[in-house]
Amino acid sequence: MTDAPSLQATDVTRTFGDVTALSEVSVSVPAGEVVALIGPNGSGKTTLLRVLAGVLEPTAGSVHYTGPPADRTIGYLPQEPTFRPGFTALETAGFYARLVDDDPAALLERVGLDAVADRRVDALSGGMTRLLGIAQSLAGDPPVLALDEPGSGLDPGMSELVFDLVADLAAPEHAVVVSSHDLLAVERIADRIVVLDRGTVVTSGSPAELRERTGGPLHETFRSLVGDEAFGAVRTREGGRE
Ligand SMILES: Nc1ncnc2c1ncn2[C@@H]1O[C@H](COP(=O)(O)OP(=O)(O)OP(=O)(O)O)[C@@H](O)[C@H]1O
Repeated sequence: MTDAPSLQATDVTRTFGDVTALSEVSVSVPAGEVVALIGPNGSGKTTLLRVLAGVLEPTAGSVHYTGPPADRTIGYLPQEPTFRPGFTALETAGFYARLVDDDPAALLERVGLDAVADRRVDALSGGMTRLLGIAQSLAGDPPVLALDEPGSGLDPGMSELVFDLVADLAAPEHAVVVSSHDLLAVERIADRIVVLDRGTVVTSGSPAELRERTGGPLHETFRSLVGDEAFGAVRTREGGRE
């Protein structure tokens, strides 16, 4: 009997008033894999990540974690991480690290922020703030990670570093679910891709499977599934930008 962590969402529906953000969505996030959520703006990626991370209750359906007990089961990077101003990056990392007996300096080093450890969080760039958010999500080494657009706002080099880190995090025993508009990064690091559109899963599969279905790169699959209009919201090989 394996003790490997995994997260399973079954028939999750989430409404906000008369808006149905998710409709009967089932997603499995097994150990050792990076599952990427892609889809146009408003397709439900953030809502699904929040439900998976346990910060938002589903209206119907369920989320189930199996795996080893942990101080912190799921690490969560919100789409727009914010921190209390007036504290340094190290103090902020320390706040989260203390809750789960982790080392704040090591957390900062992991995301490449050690050089600005003494800088106040309100003086960090947008990209650095996101990296601090990723550091916070890693505190306590949670077996499951739910990361909402970890590369957003980062320069290409830092984005590559972050997606490499995300890929490394999954190996060998972590379950990682990540949303992104960066199809190139997703194609590079995801083991499985789930395409959302208007709150439903329109397809899923490995990058190779999705590529095979349309005989081209991921952005072609995306274009054929969600249409040209939504396609403008994603970054592609052709140089468009989210
Ligand atoms: N708190 C809320 N109250 C009302 N509607 C909401 C709320 N959160 C999300 N929604 C709606 O649910 C739908 C899905 O939104 P969500 O943020 O999950 O999409 P997304 O795929 O993450 O979009 P993006 O790529 O722009 O971040 C949208 O129609 C959005 O307006």
